[in-house]
Amino acid sequence: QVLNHGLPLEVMLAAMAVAHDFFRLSPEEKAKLYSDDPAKKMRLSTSFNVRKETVHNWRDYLRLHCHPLEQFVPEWPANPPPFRDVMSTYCKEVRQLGFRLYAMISESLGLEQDYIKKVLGEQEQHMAVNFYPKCPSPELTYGLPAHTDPNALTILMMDEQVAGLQVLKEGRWIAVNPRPNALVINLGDQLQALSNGRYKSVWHRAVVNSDRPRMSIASFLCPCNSVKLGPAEKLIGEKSPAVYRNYTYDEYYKKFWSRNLDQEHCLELFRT
Ligand SMILES: O=C(O)CCC(=O)C(=O)O
Ligand SMILES: [Fe+2]
Repeated sequence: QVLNHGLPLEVMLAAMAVAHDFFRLSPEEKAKLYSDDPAKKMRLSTSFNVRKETVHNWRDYLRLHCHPLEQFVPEWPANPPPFRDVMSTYCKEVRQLGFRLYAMISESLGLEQDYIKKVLGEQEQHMAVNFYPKCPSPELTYGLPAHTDPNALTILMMDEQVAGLQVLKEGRWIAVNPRPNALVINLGDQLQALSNGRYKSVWHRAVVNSDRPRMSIASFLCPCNSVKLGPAEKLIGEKSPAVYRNYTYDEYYKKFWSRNLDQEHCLELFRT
């Protein structure tokens, strides 16, 4: 959870407000956007991957592609009317924050400051606006079961009022208590691979509760589909052999969506 991240507070509050307005639309209006096809670039869906899973999760989510904005915004929901403008502004800010973090993470690994940004190529950016309604039996399900994010870096804005995110630390699930104006930064599978395992892609999950609905807005920075991924050359040596093989994000992403969320770490399938 980070503070002083440089994202303007009014941009964050506006995004959260318009997300709430979106999920308050009538079921008929929302049904027009429903799809369970992961290949669709704009869709409202439910659970995680309803085509694959046998146990469903207590979540509705709006998934959007966000880069380049000019290409995707015209497909975004036209209602509520401020949705496109507000979310576009939020996406641009998040992208810049992501690039600032890449520079710091690169440096921390002893790599050139622009290494990560360059090596991931012209990056896609996706967004999941997650809405977890009140759940009558929260002990029977999750909002999202344990998973690691398949992309490079995730910037998560949480509901300030309602907790629900948990992260796995030393074998125990720790609840994240949302701090006002903070953002959660999750390193994804691609940074674990790029750092040859020095950074870990964190296991996390969302629980639901019977008192109050919860919202979270996850922004995913994703490598360009065609670039070569895997450990940075500079981090491979005699004493630290490559832990993962090279692959493309296209290959990785297909594998990720072909499985259930809470199986073994998808990256395990890409070990050398
Ligand atoms: O709702 C949350 O706090 C977690 C969301 C999440 O992990 C995701 O969308 O990948
Ligand atoms: Fe996640």
